[in-house]
Amino acid sequence: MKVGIIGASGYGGVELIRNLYQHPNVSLELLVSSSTQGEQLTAQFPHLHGILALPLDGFDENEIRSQVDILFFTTPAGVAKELAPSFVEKGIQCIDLSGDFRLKRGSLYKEWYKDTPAPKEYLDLATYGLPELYRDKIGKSTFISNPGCYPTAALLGMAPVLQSGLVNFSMPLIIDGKTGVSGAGRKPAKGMMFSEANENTKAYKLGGHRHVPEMEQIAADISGMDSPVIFNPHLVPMTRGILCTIYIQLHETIKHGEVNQLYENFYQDDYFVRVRTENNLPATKDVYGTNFCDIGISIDQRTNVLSVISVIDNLTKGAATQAIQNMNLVNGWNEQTGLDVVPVYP
Ligand SMILES: NC(=O)C1=CN([C@@H]2O[C@H](COP(=O)(O)OP(=O)(O)OC[C@H]3O[C@@H](n4cnc5c(N)ncnc54)[C@H](OP(=O)(O)O)[C@@H]3O)[C@@H](O)[C@H]2O)C=CC1
Ligand SMILES: CC(=O)N[C@@H](CCC(=O)OP(=O)(O)O)C(=O)O
Repeated sequence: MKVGIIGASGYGGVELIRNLYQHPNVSLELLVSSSTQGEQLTAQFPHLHGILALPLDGFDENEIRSQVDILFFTTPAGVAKELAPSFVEKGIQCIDLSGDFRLKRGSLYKEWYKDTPAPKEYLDLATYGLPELYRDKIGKSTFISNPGCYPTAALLGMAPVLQSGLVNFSMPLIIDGKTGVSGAGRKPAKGMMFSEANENTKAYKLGGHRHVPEMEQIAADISGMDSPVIFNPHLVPMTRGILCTIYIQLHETIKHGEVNQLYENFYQDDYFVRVRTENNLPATKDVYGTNFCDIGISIDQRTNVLSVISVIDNLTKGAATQAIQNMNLVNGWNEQTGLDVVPVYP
C-alpha cells in the first residue's frame, strides 16, 4: 500500500518515516510540509542521508488522492479537521495524530481547543485508536483518531481497574504526568530551549490541559461511570518519554498480588503492554523508541490508594508507532508488523 504523511517535517512525521520505512507492507510515496516544501527530506533530517531520497512537497489534494492509499496527519490541532474529510470521502484511509477527532462532543472541542470542531458526522465516524481497548472497532474502520500521548499512558494504566468494580468513584482519578521536550514538537519555543529545560523540572497547564476531557471521555466509556480527572503535567529534562503516576481510591483493602493478577489477565493477549512486578517498576528508558507501554502498580494498605506507574515513549506508542499499530489493524495485518523492535538501552 502507498502511504503519505502530512506534517512530515515534524517530530511525529519523522518518527512515522523511520517506522514506515521498515514496514514490509507499505511504501512511502508522499511527504508534505507547509514551510519546507521543495526541500529534500535529508535537508531537514540528515540522519536519513543515503537511506531515503524523497522531497518534501506542498499540499496538493489531487496529487495526494492519486498517489496514496493511506494518509497520516501529524499536524497541529486545527489542520486535519479541515483537510481529512475530503480524503475520507474518497476512500483513502486516514489516521490523524492530532486532537481534532478525539472528543466526540463538539462543544468539548470548542471549550478545550478554543476552535470550531470538525463536523459531527466526522466526529462520529472517526474511531478512537487505542488498540488494546478498541481493537475490534479499529479493525472495522478506515478513519482513525490516534489518542493523545498522555491519555495513552494514563488510560492503559487505569483500564483494568476501571473495569473491575474495585474503584471508589467518589474520588477523582488523579494523574501526575511527566514528559520530555519532544512532546512539544519541533517548532522552536522558549520553554523548550536547552537553557530553560535542562537541569529544570516544571509543572505546566495545571487544570487546563486538553488531554483532560479525552481521558474523562474514555475512562467513562470503559468504566460506565463519570469521574473527573485531575491531571497535572510536568516537563522534565529528557528528550523522549512519558511517565504517569496515577492515584486511584479503592473501596476496600485488597492485596497487591490480586490487583497485579487483574492487570496481567487484562493484558494477557496484548504484546505491547507489559505488566511488571512490584519490585520492578517501569522507567521511561525501558520503552525508548518502541511501541511498548510498561505498567507497574503499588497499593498503600493504610489508605487503599492504588498507585499505577505507566510509561511510554511519547513519539512512538504516544504517536507514530501506535498510528502504525492502528494501520495494521485497519488492514487486517498482524498488529506487530513493522513494530517488533527492541528498546534502545541505555
Ligand atoms: N510530539 C509528540 O510527542 C506528540 C504529538 N502529537 C500530535 O501530533 C501532531 C504533530 O506533532 P509534532 O510532530 O510533535 O509537531 P511538530 O511541530 O514537530 O510538527 C508539525 C508538522 O505539521 C506541519 N504543519 C503545520 N501546519 C501545517 C499545515 N497547515 N499544513 C500542513 N502541514 C502543517 C509542520 O510543517 P511546517 O513546519 O513545514 O509548517 C510540521 O511538519 C500534533 O497535533 C501533536 O499534538 C500527538 C502525540 C504525541
Ligand atoms: C511538552 C509538551 O508540551 N507536551 C505536549 C504533549 C501533548 C501533545 O502532543 O498533544 P496531542 O497529543 O494532544 O496532540 C503537551 O503537553 O501539550
